[in-house]
Amino acid sequence: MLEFSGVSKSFWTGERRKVILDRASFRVDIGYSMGILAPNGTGKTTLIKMMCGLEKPDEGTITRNARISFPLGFMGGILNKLSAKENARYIAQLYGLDPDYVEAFCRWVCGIEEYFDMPVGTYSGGMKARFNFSLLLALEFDIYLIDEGMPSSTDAEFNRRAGGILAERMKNSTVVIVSHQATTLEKFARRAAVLRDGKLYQFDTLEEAKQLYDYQTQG
Ligand SMILES: Nc1ncnc2c1ncn2[C@@H]1O[C@H](COP(=O)(O)OP(=O)(O)OP(=O)(O)O)[C@@H](O)[C@H]1O
Repeated sequence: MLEFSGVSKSFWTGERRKVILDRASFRVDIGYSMGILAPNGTGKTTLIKMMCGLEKPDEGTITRNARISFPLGFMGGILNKLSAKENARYIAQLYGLDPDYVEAFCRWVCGIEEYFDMPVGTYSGGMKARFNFSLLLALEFDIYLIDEGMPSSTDAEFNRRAGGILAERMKNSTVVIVSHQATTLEKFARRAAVLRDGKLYQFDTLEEAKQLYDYQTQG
């Protein structure tokens, strides 16, 4: 379970306070994947970062009774001067996993061939995204965080392979995905929420969330 209680977050821009969350309370239950809809620039990435602890709230509490992933696409833990192999083995150790398994899994999933043994700094954006996604899949989490704005791969073969593994994982785990469009959420989540005026409005169906979202963005 992941729970926000009375959480506020804002940024000072030098001219005004940009409010992301205003005493927001909500829960993500294990087994109930959730899609969060919000227009661009309103705080989707900040919200995802708060869920995994990369960003701190100004006030309120965030309770994490589950293994929560780093956001898909977050490259913060990956060192550019090390190869994918070295990064994978190092991160496996941090998570208490078998480095041989994590290395072999990532090597197979990301399919970047000899680049797997070269420094990550030499990779294209798409190759980095593939390595990041493979690492996320190699580690076991209860809740996977996906930010649609993060770099992604356009490689069809990789997307099919990684997407298949993610779909398998999702049978026993939970996904929280943030997006500015409902169609992105459809294949991941049935429950949905809308981030609006610093509050998160939760709905049992994506259809209901869409109605509020369309009203907010078009009306
Ligand atoms: N450290 C910061 N200092 C000041 N403002 C910030 C900071 N981080 C984010 N912001 C601002 O907060 C707002 C929300 O940012 P965030 O990246 O969370 O939005 P988003 O919904 O993910 O955006 P996009 O859809 O464009 O990726 C933006 O206006 C952004 O400029």
